[in-house]
Amino acid sequence: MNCESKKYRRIVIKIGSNVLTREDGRPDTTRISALVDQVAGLYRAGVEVILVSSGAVASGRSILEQKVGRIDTVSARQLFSAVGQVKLLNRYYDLFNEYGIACGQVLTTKESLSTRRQYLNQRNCMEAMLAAGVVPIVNENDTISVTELMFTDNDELSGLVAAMMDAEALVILSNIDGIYDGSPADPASQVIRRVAPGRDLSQYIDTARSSRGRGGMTTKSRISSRAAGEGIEVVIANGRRDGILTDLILTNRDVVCTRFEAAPRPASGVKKWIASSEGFAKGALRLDAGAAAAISQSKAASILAVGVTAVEGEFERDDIVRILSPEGTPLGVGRISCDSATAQRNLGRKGLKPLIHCDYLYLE
Ligand SMILES: Nc1ncnc2c1ncn2[C@@H]1O[C@H](COP(=O)(O)OP(=O)(O)O)[C@@H](O)[C@H]1O
Ligand SMILES: N[C@@H](CCC(=O)OP(=O)(O)O)C(=O)O
Repeated sequence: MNCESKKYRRIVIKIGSNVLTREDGRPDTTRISALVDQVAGLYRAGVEVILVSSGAVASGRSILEQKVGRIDTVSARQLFSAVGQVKLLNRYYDLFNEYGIACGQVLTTKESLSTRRQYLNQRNCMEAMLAAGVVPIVNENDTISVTELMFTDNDELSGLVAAMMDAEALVILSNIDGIYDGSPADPASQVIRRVAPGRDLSQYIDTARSSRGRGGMTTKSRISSRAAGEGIEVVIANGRRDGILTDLILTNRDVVCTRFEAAPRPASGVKKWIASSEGFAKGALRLDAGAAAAISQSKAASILAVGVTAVEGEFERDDIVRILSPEGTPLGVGRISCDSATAQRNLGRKGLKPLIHCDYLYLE
């Protein structure tokens, strides 16, 4: 990240459960402490840092596992996170306090980012914290986020936070040096050092997940590509390496990591939100060939009723809908200007205001 020794104004650092937890499941207090030392160094160097920290469930499990009897998986996650998050944040609080730095907890859910107003509320909260010199420590609210309401994992959350907060860089710390071009267990595999915008790494990733985390390398790679496409430089690095954050961000040391180069043109704030709201799409518009070609060729093209052949699902005005090609391939998402009944009524008609204005259209 810092081969050019450039200084970042604002970065998001995501710390995975595997970094914060020892092999036996207990919190790795030495590692947490070392990471806080480095974040304090960045803070003093004038870099605004937002932490996205996993580890609540693992922390709670280490306290309670022996004490609770048989319990279902969802309840266990809720229980462990409720207890573990307190312990985790207490630890962060004490460690930052040694440097005279205040930190604060931001617990969120996927749904809390689903409407523009809630999204702006979240952003405003973190802007206020940063303006007051407080380090936000974000985690999913695992006590109430269950099943389909959950983020894939905190990698997904960190990508959304980085886009929402206009961060210049996102550092994802895991227990591995980066994405390997083969099985990480194979000595012949090497870390992929640079990833150009749009390059697909899925062929290299072993979809098996780790024992403590949720999404694994698949989500990291997908989220990193997306964030890089939004103009955010992304680095996947090993959080267990001593001095990793200092090396990546403050010094010139060439540390092993996978770096996703940022695409040159950052998307607008509204488009970032629309892109991040994909999971909330309430329905879909299927385009004819002419409309599909128009939006792929021009960034200023809106979606007009005359170019839509079908309206799928039920939605309200301002909901997010998916855009489909004539064959049903997803092309992107957008904010719809009317409800589904009106869209249905107007199908194929000319001279109406766009169903989705180009400013509210995000193409993949
Ligand atoms: N090609 C690959 N390169 C690196 N790691 C991989 C690859 N394929 C699968 N993995 C696995 O992904 C794991 C990291 O993801 P995850 O367990 O979710 O980490 P975290 O808890 O830090 O979020 C690694 O420990 C590794 O076993
Ligand atoms: N919110 C959960 C973390 C879930 C998660 O995404 O974990 P990880 O894949 O290790 O980043 C927790 O705090 O335990």
